Amino acid sequence: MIAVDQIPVTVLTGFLGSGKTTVLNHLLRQPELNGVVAIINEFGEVALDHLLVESSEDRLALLDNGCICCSVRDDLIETLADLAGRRAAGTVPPFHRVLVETTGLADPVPVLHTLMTAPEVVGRYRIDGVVATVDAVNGARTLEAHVEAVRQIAVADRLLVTKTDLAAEDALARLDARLAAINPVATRAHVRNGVVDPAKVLDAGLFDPSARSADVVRWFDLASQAVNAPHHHAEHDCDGAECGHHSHHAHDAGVSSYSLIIDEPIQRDAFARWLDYVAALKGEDLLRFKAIVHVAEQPDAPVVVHGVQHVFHPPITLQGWPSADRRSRLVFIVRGIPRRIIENTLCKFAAVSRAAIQRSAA
Ligand SMILES: Nc1nc2c(ncn2[C@@H]2O[C@H](COP(=O)(O)OP(=O)(O)OP(=O)(O)O)[C@@H](O)[C@H]2O)c(=O)[nH]1
Repeated sequence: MIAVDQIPVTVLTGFLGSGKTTVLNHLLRQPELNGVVAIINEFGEVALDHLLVESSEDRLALLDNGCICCSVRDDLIETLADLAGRRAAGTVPPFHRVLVETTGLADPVPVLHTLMTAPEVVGRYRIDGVVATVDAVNGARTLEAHVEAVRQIAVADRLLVTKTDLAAEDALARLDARLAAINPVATRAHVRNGVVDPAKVLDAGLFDPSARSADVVRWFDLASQAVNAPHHHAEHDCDGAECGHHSHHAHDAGVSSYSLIIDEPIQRDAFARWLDYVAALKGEDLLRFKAIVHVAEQPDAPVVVHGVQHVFHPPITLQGWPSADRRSRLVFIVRGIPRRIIENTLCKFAAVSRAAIQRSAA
């Protein structure tokens, strides 16, 4: 029995750069999504995603201190409990659904397990479904290299194959077949630039892990053991090395994240040169790159740049700065590229002075 006042939670997952924020942005603009609160979990010292989601602040909550499936699990519970309390007290608008966007490296199984078992959450919320984005360009390669990507697909109710404008038809057909083999029960939709019918992603029905493949059931069992084990790593950077649950849901060893803040304008051509260099030489290990850049030639119109492995999407010029902070902020999720190397290349190719690079988060 579903209690009438249980708030449905839709979990939006998908590998790094696979298009989650783009889908979320589209969804939040649809009338069906009025009264929906989005919780965004970011991996990295400097949070950018919430600046890129075009929505009023009272519809967004940000979990930015680590990855939702490990160190910020308690933050998710707290945020949900707090939201439900404020909703009951009438101090926030009466939202009727929560959308949780996980980090690209999150293993969704512990997240779902938390939603299904945490006493502060159970009874107030119910999982409506899991939506996973899969990048039509990088998807196949990502599935080979990253177990999280396979898990995200395996537990999903809805698969959204994104960036279909960039993929050839035969490659798309092969990816579809691969996805159907991993998860035969999920519906699949092809999506361009995040445009998806809300009816295709919401109201997936009560989440029921027993309806999934045997593998998923096994992961749930492992996750529940992990969740019930003493949680001795309050915070870690999700590189798997210190994760007490390593064998169950650790992230790929060697994956790390860092951010740089650059407190001087960057010349447009020099930045483009640096991007070319990094994409060509380090693309394979640059799992995700996101930046908001203060370009010297257009100080009032910052440029947002996204990179996903070798693929750099065309830069987007914003109408204005999303906040008072006008410094360039660069977020890297990499496999084995030291921060020092990136700093050196920025000095050499992007003509950034070393003194202008700040390492710590603002
Ligand atoms: N051409 C094209 N680009 C897309 C499409 N969907 C997303 N992108 C681009 O892909 C890049 C990554 O998209 P995001 O929505 O930020 O991906 P994400 O999964 O939220 O990324 P993380 O939060 O870092 O994991 C951005 O530059 C998007 O503009 C699409 O359908 N077609």
